[in-house]
Order: sequence, then C-alpha cells, then structure tokens
Amino acid sequence: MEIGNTKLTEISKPTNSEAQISHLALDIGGSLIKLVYFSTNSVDSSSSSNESLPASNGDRGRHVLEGKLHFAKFETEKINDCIDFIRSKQLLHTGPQQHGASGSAKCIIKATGGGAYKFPDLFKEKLGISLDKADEMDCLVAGSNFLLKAVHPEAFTYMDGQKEFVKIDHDDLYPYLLVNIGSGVSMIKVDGPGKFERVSGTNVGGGTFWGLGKLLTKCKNFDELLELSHQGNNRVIDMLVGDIYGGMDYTKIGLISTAIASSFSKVISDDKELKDYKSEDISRSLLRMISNNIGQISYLNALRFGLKRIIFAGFFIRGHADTMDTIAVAVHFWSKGEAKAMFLKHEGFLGALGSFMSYEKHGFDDLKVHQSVQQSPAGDDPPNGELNENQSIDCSVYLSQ
Ligand SMILES: Nc1ncnc2c1ncn2[C@@H]1O[C@H](COP(=O)(O)OP(=O)(O)OP(=O)(O)O)[C@@H](O)[C@H]1O
Ligand SMILES: CC(C)(CO)[C@@H](O)C(=O)NCCC(=O)O
Repeated sequence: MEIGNTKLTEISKPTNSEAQISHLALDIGGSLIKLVYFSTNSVDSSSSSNESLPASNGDRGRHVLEGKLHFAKFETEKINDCIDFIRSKQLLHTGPQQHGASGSAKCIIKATGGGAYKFPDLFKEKLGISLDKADEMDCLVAGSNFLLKAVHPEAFTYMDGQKEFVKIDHDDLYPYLLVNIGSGVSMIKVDGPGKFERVSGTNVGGGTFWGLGKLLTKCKNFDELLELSHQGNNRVIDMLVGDIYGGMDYTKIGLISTAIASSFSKVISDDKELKDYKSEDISRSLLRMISNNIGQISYLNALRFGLKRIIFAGFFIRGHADTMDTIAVAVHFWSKGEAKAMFLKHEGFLGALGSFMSYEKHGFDDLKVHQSVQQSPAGDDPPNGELNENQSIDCSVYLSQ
C-alpha cells in the first residue's frame, strides 16, 4: 500500500554487505529528541528483480529498497549524545543531498519540533548539516495516519489490564482526535490525510509529571519515577470520595467511594512533611492526577466535535499500564462508554515519522515510500510483555527512475 510520496535523492549503492543507513529525520521536542532512519541491505535496479515485493503495475521500473525503519530517542538536554549517535552510525553518509549536486553538496535533514528552530546552528557546527523544518502538527498527523493505516499490530485499547490490538478499517479511520502527550499536550481533530485542526491543548502534560515528580521525590530519571508509581498507593496522598462521605459512595452523582475527589488533598490535614511521604505514593498520585486530567480534557474535546475515537500518543505514555488505564477509564467514565481511548505502539515517534515522510514536499527525485509494513519480528511483543516502541518496522522504499 502506498502511504506517502517521498522525494529524496537516490542512495548510493552499498559497497559491502553492511546495512546502508539513510533518510534520517528528526523530531526535536522540549524533552526528547526522536530519530527515525531507514536502513537497507539490498539496492535493486528495478522492482522486477525483487520478487518479494508486490509488483503492482505502477511499481514497474522503479528502484526498490527493502529495509527497516529504525527508531531512537535522546533527552533534549543531552543533545550532544544525539549528535554523537548520528556521527557514530554514519547516518549522514548516505543521506539526502541537494538535487543535481555532487557528493560534496550541502546535507539537508528534515527536522520538526521546536528544536528545529532552536538548534540549527548546533547541527551545522557539529555535523555540517542544515535542518529543513517541517511543521510539528503536520508531522504528528502524518505519522499518526501512517501508523494507523500501514502498521499492524499498532493501535490498541487498554481496559482492566488487558491490551487488545485493533485492526483499523481504512475507510473508517476519520475523523478522530489525536492527543499527543509530550512535554505539553496537543489535541488535534484529524479529518483526513493532511486535513486537521489543532482544537485544544494543555500545559499540564508529561513535562509537568516529570517536573513535579523531580521536585517532590528523589528520582533522578523519568523511568525511575514511572516505575515507582507501580508500587505506590495514591490513597495516602489523594482525598477520596469515601474520605469525605464517611466511607460511602455518592451514588446519586455516580461517584464510588474509591474515586479521587481531590488530588493531593489528604496531605493538607496530615501533620507531615514531604520527607514523611513515600516517593512511590507521590509518584502514583501525580501520575493519576495528570493522566486523569488529560483523559477528561480529551473527552470534552471529543464531545465538542462528536468524535468517538481518541488516539493517545507521545512519550509520556511509555506503554505504562497505570497511565493507559487511568486515561482509558477517564474517557470511558466521562463518555459513559461512548468514546474509546486507543494507544499506539510507536507512541512517541509520530512527529519523527511525519518528518521522515515530509521529504516528499521538499525533495528532489521522485522517490516513493511504499510502506507495506510488518512488525519485526512478526508482530510479537517482547517476552516481558512490555510494549517496545523502539521496535523497527520492515518496509520497502520505491524510487522512481
Ligand atoms: N527518558 C525520558 N526523559 C524525559 N522525559 C521522558 C523520558 N521518557 C519519557 N518521558 C516523558 O515524555 C515526555 C516527552 O514526550 P515527547 O517526546 O512526546 O514530547 P516532546 O516532543 O519532548 O515535547 P513537546 O512536543 O511538548 O515539545 C516528557 O515530558 C516525559 O513526561
Ligand atoms: C508547544 C508544543 C506544541 C510544543 O511541542 C506543546 O508543548 C504543546 O502543545 N503544549 C501545550 C500548549 C497549550 O496548548 O497550552
């Protein structure tokens, strides 16, 4: 299936059996830098010589590259690690170059996110590359549409600890609400390929969870904070409906006794200091507060536009059970089961994928990407049951002659 048209210059043929790496694209966010790049082992002169590819009529006579899309991420504050990675992987050696120019031509890399505006000089100075800016919202939507249409298994629902992959009917994809939870949160109504509107957002997002968590606990990194929340008990910190109603439900307005009436409010009446609270409990309360709030605002925006499907993405989620559960429950509760929360395996790479696909608009030769994609290895999750968002994607890139 053809998802996007990408224009890049042709890639030089591999001189040995090593994977050729090319087509690097970046998403430089407020918290994390995301990279997507393509690697291939084989460069054929035409699709007719590559029997493993679907030979539709339109594909005849085109160069075909079979390979993988790879994913990597770095903390934005450690941008030099990212630069070293690009250098060490030689990600620029076979990258796109200016049309018609020689090998010494300017190297241009597609980049989205605020860092494409903030760091162009650093990339120029350290790697000699120019960043070609792609709009962040365009990229998020392109990446989301690509994943939803071309990759399976990718989208899933999460309820009562159960993950259920969903195969999306291409004719029934739009409209949907895309909620990207990065440092901040963007809510985008998607009506079709390239047809969308950013309808809302909130500054209470993933950066808020990590920022407050860092202040209130001794955690040194995000994953540690997230992991701690697993072992925590939010009832120590949060005021529940039952705390207010003497252990009873408030049935008339649909609130059970264990529902959170007010996040963090129990600490007001406790005669305790911060050091007396366990980091685990603080982390759990914080995670639930942020996730619940985002779930609720998302539902309200879905309601505004009559959208039944809400896709949650961004690296705040991290395939984390409590996060997904809280968001899914919030959407289910507020919509009375009418709206559905869905999550994505490659949740944090939408912008970078969109950036990768945006080469078509500013490219040179007519290179088309046919993302006839499977997971690698074939759809299996890692044995520990964790979702591996870094999993590479097999795909085929077609270059017009
Ligand atoms: N290793 C990590 N370090 C820091 N934050 C992390 C890490 N892993 C996950 N996160 C979470 O992911 C969030 C960033 O997500 P994402 O990369 O999607 O957004 P971003 O592009 O950096 O932000 P924005 O789009 O707002 O500029 C962080 O705010 C934090 O909640
Ligand atoms: C500013 C961006 C778009 C940068 O990615 C993101 O952090 C965001 O959507 N923040 C929320 C801003 C708001 O709508 O209040």
